[in-house]
Formats: sequence, C-alpha cells, structure tokens
Amino acid sequence: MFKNNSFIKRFTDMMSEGFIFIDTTGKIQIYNNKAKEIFGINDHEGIDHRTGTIQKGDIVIIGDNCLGKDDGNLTPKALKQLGIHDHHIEIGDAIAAVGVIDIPDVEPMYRYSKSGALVLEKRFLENDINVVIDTIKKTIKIEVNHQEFLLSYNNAIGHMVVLDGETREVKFYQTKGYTARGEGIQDLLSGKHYRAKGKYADIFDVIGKNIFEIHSHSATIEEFYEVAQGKDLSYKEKFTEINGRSTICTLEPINHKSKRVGAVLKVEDISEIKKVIRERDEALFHLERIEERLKEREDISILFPEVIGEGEEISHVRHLAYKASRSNSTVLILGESGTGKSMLAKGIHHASKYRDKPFIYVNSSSIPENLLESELFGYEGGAFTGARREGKIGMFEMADGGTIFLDEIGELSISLQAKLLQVLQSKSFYRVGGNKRISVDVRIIAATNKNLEEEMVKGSFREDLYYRINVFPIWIPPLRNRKQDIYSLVENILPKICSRIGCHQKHMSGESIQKLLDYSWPGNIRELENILERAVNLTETNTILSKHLVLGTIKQHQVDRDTDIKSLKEIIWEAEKKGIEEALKLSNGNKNTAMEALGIGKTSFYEKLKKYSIN
Ligand SMILES: Nc1ncnc2c1ncn2[C@@H]1O[C@H](COP(=O)(O)OP(=O)(O)OP(=O)(O)O)[C@@H](O)[C@H]1O
Repeated sequence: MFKNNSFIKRFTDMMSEGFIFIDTTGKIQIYNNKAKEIFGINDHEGIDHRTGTIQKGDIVIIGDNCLGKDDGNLTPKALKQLGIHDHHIEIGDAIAAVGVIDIPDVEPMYRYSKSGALVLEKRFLENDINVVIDTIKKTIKIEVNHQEFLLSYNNAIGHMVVLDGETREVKFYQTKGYTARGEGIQDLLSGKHYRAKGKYADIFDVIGKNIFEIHSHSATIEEFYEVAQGKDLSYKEKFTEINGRSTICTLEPINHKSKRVGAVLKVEDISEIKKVIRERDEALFHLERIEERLKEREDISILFPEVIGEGEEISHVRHLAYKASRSNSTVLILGESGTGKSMLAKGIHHASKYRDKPFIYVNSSSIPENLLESELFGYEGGAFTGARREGKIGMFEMADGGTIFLDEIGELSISLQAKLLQVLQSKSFYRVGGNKRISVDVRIIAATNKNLEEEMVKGSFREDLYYRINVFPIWIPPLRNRKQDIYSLVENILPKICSRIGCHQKHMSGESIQKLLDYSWPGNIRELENILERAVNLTETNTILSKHLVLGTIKQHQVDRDTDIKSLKEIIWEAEKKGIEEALKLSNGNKNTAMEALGIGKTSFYEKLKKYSIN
C-alpha cells in the first residue's frame, strides 16, 4: 500500500505515541515500535525460553484476580485441567493455584477469594511456590523457587508460569501483551502455542495480520475497524482500554481522493501515569499520616503540660492519656502512690471535650464507709438520722455532663462496688431513700494503687466491676523505673517551691542530683516534691547540697499507703496504750503510781485499762 514503506516505518518508529494504521479489510499496514511496546509485542525482558505448548505433566502456577474477565477469559471449568473441581469457584473470583496438567493423582493446591486479594505460599512437588495478588499495588507476583515473575494490571489479569513436567525448568511465563500475542491462560491451556522469549524469540511481525489477531474485540478496536471500513467517526484523546491497558486514543479515518482507505489509531499508554498517580496518592496518604502524628504530638504537649518527663515511659502515658481524652470510655489509672494518677485524671478531663463541664473528685478511702453511698448518689430529705431536710445531691449528679474521678477505687466496699456496677451498666441510680431513677451522663475515670487482679482473687474486688472499669487502662510506672525524668521534674518543681515559699531561686549541686538519682523513690513524685521542699527550707545559700536532702523518711518499698500510713486515731490508740503499759511497768504494776505519773484521774485511768484490755 505504501510506496516507501521503510521510510514510513522509520518515521513512525520515531514517534513517542503508539501508531497503528489498518486498511479497509482490517489488515495492519503500520504498527510502530511504541505500539508494540505498549501492547507487549516483541517482549524481550526476563529469562529466555523456547516456543512450545503446555503438555500433560507440566506444573502450572496461576494467579488470576478476576476469572472470566482477565482478557484471556479463564473460566472455572478450565481449571479442571489442573485438577481443580471446586464448584464454589465462580466467574469474577480471584484464584491462586498450582497443579499438574492432566494428572488427576496429584492434588492441586489453591486458594480463591471474592475480594481479589490473595496469597498462596506452598511447597509443591519440591518447588517453593508463592503467589501474591496485591489489590493495592495492583500486581500479581508468582515466585517459583525464589525467581520472581511480576505483572501489573489495571482491572483484571491472568498471570501464569509453567514448569516443564520433566526438567522442572520454567518453560513459559506470562508477560504484558499476552492478549496481542494470543497467549491468554485459557488459550494456552487449550493447547495453543506460546512464543519464545529472549534469545530464542523471533520478531513477531504484525504487518499484514488482521487487527483482531492482535487485539481482542474491545469497543475501541471494533470502532477502529468500522471507521477503516467507512464509518464516519473520529475522536481525539479519549480515555479507553485496549488489551486491558489504560490508554488515551485518537481515532481518524484516512481518505484518499474522497475514498476511505483505512483508519489510524494513535495510542498513549497511561498505565504508567496511573502508576505515578497511585504512587503520589500513597505518598500523600503517608504525608497526611505523618502530619496527623505530628499534630498529635503537638496536641499532647499542649494538652498535658503538667505531666513532666521526657522518658519513653511517661511519653507513652501521655500518648495514652491523649487517646483517652478523645473518647468517653471508662479509664482506669493504675500506679503506685504519688505517681501522678490524680494529676493525669484531671489532665484527661481538661483535654477532653467535657473540659467546661464539672470534674468531681471522689476519694473512696477518705469518706467514711457509711457516708460514701449518700455522698456518691445523694439522699432524699429525712433519709437517715442527721440527713438534711431538703436532701442532697450526690457526686454522680454533680458530675452530670462531665467527669467523675473515683480515686482509690480498690477501697470501695463490696456493697458499694455492686451499686457502682449498676450505675456503670445503666448510667442511672436511686438516691438513698429515694424511689426515682436518676439518669446521668458521666465519664468515669477510676484510679487505684492496688493490684485489682490480686484483690479479685482475694474476693475483695468484684470481677464484673473490674472488667467494667478496665476498659482503657493506663499504668503510670514508678519513678524508680524512669529516673531520667528526675532532671526535668526537679527543674520544674524546684522553682515552683521557691516561689511558693517566697525565697530566692535555688539550684542543685551535682552531688545532690546524683543522690536523687541513686535513691529508690518509694513515694514517687510526691516524695520528690516533699524532699525538695524540705531541702529548700534547710538551705541557707542558693545551692542545695546533698546533706540537705533527707531521703528515706518514707519506708523503702512502701507502695500501699493503707498498710504503712496509719490513721491518727490508730496512732493515738497505739501511743496511749503503750504509754499506760510503760507507766505500769516502771511503777512495777502499782496502779496509783502509774496513774499519778500519767497525770490522769482515777475514773479515766480505769476506763483506759478496760479499753486497752490491760490487767
Ligand atoms: N509527671 C509529673 N510531672 C509533674 N508533677 C507530677 C507528675 N506526676 C505527679 N506529679 C506530682 O506529684 C504529686 C502526686 O501526684 P498525684 O496526687 O496525682 O499522685 P497519685 O498517684 O494520685 O497519688 P495517690 O495514689 O497517693 O493518690 C502531685 O503534686 C503531682 O502534681
């Protein structure tokens, strides 16, 4: 058709777009290099293999993300050749499979899915097989004995690697452009020849072939053919799909002396662009995540300025507190006495959206047991002796809309635990002496320095309540486990103490800092505050020396205030009893002498002997 064919070939091969010209019969007259590259014709990448057909006994590995739509139209029925007779597998399913052709004794291995994504990792007849269908990257990877064969796709693709049944060598592997070459899985399974690759490949000359031998019957190729035959249609830069590849096409009829002689199709491959866009989207997504994290960090430092410390442990606590402040789940703060549980509870409330609503602090151990119920839930007028006539609202009602902080929750009596559980479950309660159910919307933060699991085993803490409150636990590690924070704590606490006391700002000598670092901090940060305050008072100059630090006033390893710090009543009881016993001892059991020495009257003395069971 063209007088100077080689000149036209050279000219069109220089073009950066694919260029195809067909005559009125659909015969290809021009098919430039770029078009061959786009559609994978004359593909010379990868390992070499000869031409051939799939034979009985060959090992076939398949990765297909959409059966029936993969441009090779592989059907579930065709899988029977691999020994797969599974009626659950349907058109549209993704499948990853390995099997032997026409040898029913060998069990195939396969997985299929409705969603597309799949991984099949198996050892099959002494071959390591790994098939991965990645729906995010849009790739299908087949790995055979660690040799990788990768195909990318836009919508649907059928990937295949074939090992020779005898030599176990790779005798065929799928590459892009299989539709143009007629090498779809279904074609090859039905005995069609595949072409050689690499050094064995012959040049696949498409010139003179019918366009439908090279391209399947897609809408674009049908139109291309119709226009070549005479249809009046043309378009510029239309997004279309040819052989499963996303392209931008321009279609033009070609007339000679007012007579249709064919049509040209100019093709640009946009799968690369799509890949770049996808990569850009992924990068943007990561960037957003990083920005979110940075923002979160910024928020954490703004929202929890009072929580001092740079170590990993306290940073983790701050991070959890931040997360807790974003939700309204019940929070359980655990940690030894003085580690900052109350401070953190307040911090969570102030960082949350309830910050303008009340924060009600309840110390379960400081309110006498018989009063705690009415303090928590309130009472109706005249509910008990000594009750106010008008009644009283309880702490749960006061906290409505905000946060109630139940400190020392491990101290609650079993009966109050049951009541609290009901409140947690129904978000409502009755006042003491009342019969009206009161509903509240309260966020609960609980704290304890006890090991609630141990308490549960002992039977002093209800299991059901434990699981109710242990929704969002935050454990604050003791100071001895995060001594690196001592520097920043001192730096922060010392100036505050000096301003409060009204003295010059003081600083620590190196030796005194070392002394703090060497100490085990049974009383945690509260103890640190006390020791620093005492040191500030003892220091006359502006430097706190190690001698000013009076450590160890709290018993080493004190973790439970309850066992180590006694109530004033107990202290008085013990001291009085001891004093009377001492006096009796010193006066050799003579009660009158002891009574006189103690300076108390007879009635009082005998009452005390009875009270303390002293004979
Ligand atoms: N990370 C911290 N940064 C600065 N100060 C802290 C920190 N943690 C605790 N504190 C201070 O230590 C003292 C004790 O804290 P807090 O009362 O919150 O401890 P707690 O664990 O609730 O103690 P308890 O169990 O005895 O009630 C408070 O003065 C608090 O401000």
